Amino acid sequence: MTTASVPAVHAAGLHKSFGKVHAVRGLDLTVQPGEVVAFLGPNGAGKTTTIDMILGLSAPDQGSVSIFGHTPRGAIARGQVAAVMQTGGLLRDITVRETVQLNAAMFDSSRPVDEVLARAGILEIADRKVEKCSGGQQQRLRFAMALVSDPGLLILDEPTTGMDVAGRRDFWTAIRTDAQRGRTVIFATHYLEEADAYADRIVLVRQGSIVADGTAAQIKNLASGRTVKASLPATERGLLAGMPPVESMEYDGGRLTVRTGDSDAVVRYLLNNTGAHDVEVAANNLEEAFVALTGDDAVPESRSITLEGDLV
Ligand SMILES: Nc1ncnc2c1ncn2[C@@H]1O[C@H](COP(=O)(O)OP(=O)(O)OP(=O)(O)O)[C@@H](O)[C@H]1O
Repeated sequence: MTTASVPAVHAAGLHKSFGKVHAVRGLDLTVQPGEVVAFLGPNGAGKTTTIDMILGLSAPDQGSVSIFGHTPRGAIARGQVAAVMQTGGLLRDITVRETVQLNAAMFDSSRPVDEVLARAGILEIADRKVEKCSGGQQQRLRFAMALVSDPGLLILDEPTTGMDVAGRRDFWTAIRTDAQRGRTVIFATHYLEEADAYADRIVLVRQGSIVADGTAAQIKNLASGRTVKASLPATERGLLAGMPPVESMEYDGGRLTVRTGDSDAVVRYLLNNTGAHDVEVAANNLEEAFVALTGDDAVPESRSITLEGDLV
């Protein structure tokens, strides 16, 4: 495995357009060796386009990528980077072990095939034909193929799409166990839960740019936010103009409801500056926040500004 002290990935000023679609807009990303980084974002955010540029599968219109100090192609030729994509790359008529043996033959030096099969959790089905493997088993096989060159950097593009809950959990346990040995992992996902459970760091991408970059806990807090409720005399509604910035505010029947990423500031303002009473603070529903951050609908502009301000 590579132990270089240079960054595993250094991407600077990446831009990529497809006709009128500006898919990636000035993206900068540095990943240190040993980090497990989730690339999280809604459909069309630019995750796959960025990963393709990191892997050298497509050239940026502007900007540059280096992997362990080499060009993407140079790093691939040295066996320093490997990828697990969503589909493709498997021959149906050969066995699991034969698939990995074929892949190993492409490299000057490779890990022992059975060791790699065991690491991916598929040694017991080594003699099974690929066409008889379930979707989850086929993804583990792609994982095993990626491990054969013992790459310092592993890139996974939405590798668990279509897997059931148990399959996803098993797959990520295998990846995480492997990452603990020092491998750098970058994975693209739509799922906040996956990023939360398996990444040291989450890079949130929206419309081709990074809008937040932090630990899972930081992103989760931002995404979750808080709801503050308080009783407030109608005569004091004008005082709400001085409230710190919030995501939304409603007033109905003498009761105020505020959604905010900084509930402390809101409560402090209400208690110090108004006659608010019966104050309650509750965590927002994580799933609701997750949909707002990563769902198909456009994320409200105010939320993305909050994220940029707080984390990037
Ligand atoms: N080869 C292509 N030709 C034209 N447009 C493309 C091409 N590849 C990507 N795009 C467009 O670029 C934008 C970013 O796409 P990309 O696949 O990188 O997003 P993504 O974040 O990986 O999305 P998803 O989560 O849906 O896979 C989208 O608007 C997409 O339609």
